Amino acid sequence: MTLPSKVQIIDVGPRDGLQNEKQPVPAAIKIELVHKLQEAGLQEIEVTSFVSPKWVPQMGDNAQVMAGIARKAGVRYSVLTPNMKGFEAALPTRPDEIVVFGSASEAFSQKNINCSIAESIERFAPVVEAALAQGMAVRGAMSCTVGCPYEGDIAPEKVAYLASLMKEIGVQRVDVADTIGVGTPRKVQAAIEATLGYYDIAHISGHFHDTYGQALANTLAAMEVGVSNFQSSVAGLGGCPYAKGATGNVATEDVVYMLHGMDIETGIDLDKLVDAGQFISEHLGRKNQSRVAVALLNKRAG
Ligand SMILES: CC(C)(COP(=O)([O-])OP(=O)([O-])OC[C@H]1O[C@@H](n2cnc3c(N)ncnc32)[C@H](O)[C@@H]1OP(=O)([O-])[O-])[C@@H](O)C(=O)NCCC(=O)NCCSC(=O)C[C@@](C)(O)CC(=O)[O-]
Repeated sequence: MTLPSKVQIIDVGPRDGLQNEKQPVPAAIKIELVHKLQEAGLQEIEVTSFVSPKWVPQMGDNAQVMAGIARKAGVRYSVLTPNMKGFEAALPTRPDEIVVFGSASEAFSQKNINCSIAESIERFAPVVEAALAQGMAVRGAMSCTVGCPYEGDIAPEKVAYLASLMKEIGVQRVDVADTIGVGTPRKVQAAIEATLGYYDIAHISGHFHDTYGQALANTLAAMEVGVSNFQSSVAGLGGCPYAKGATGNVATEDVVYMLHGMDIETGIDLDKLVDAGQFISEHLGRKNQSRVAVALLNKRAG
């Protein structure tokens, strides 16, 4: 088993993490969180989404948040854009990368973005074309690649089908997402292997929610098949508004601790990352969901 010597992490906390919060989170707090993440060494941050504020009110301050960030050289700032309306709103905010987000499950596609998989691809195609013409990078999030809250188990063939559609419209890299955290290592590997029919391993990332406590095991399993790019959420923030009961992404702190313990480089300063997670947890008045952060904070407190 050869594991990667270096792993790239995209922190999706400001977007995937905060989109589900019931209480309004001020733009200034979101901006401060992004600043703390970049200070901790994150080179990729998913900042916000340009979706309908009627569907996801928490992301209604998208342009304000993007405008408030003091950008750090070398950091890639990404935003979600489900359609041309979202892309046009995002364009003046100069994201480095846009993310179109589809689903391997028909039912989840309907609930999340109000259209079928085929219709979603029709909506994404002009977004991808416009983004590439602007010199932006394009990522495709593939939800429910292992299980769906409405359809149950998802077969790898459905993942392969979605990956083929993403490839056809020019999406450069894709996320294999376990949206509701039901995946176990072999199932996650099967979803990645299905994607490999269309994308090179360097262009596939793992996005694991930790609902069933499997996300670190799934991260390791994904590394075993060659994945070296992961999405995680500082302090384990989050969940998806259209995947009831799903908890947050695996905590970035937990992933970084595991990787550093295996001598795998991330470029991230774990202490600063813990401070970022504690900052947002305290703001939300919530216990930090990262086991590693809690352990390190207890150790600090002596
Ligand atoms: C996709 C839509 C917009 C379709 O929504 P729709 O209602 O089908 O769209 P529509 O084109 O019929 O337009 C309806 C209204 O929405 C407006 N509208 C239309 N588009 C936009 C836009 N981009 N920005 C702002 N407003 C928009 C549009 O202008 C119109 O306004 P009205 O005339 O009623 O005042 C809607 O379903 C939506 O916003 N859904 C939210 C999806 C979402 O954000 N989900 C969470 C993120 S995905 C996720 O978390 C999973 C992921 C990525 O993390 C990976 C994983 O773990 O699986």
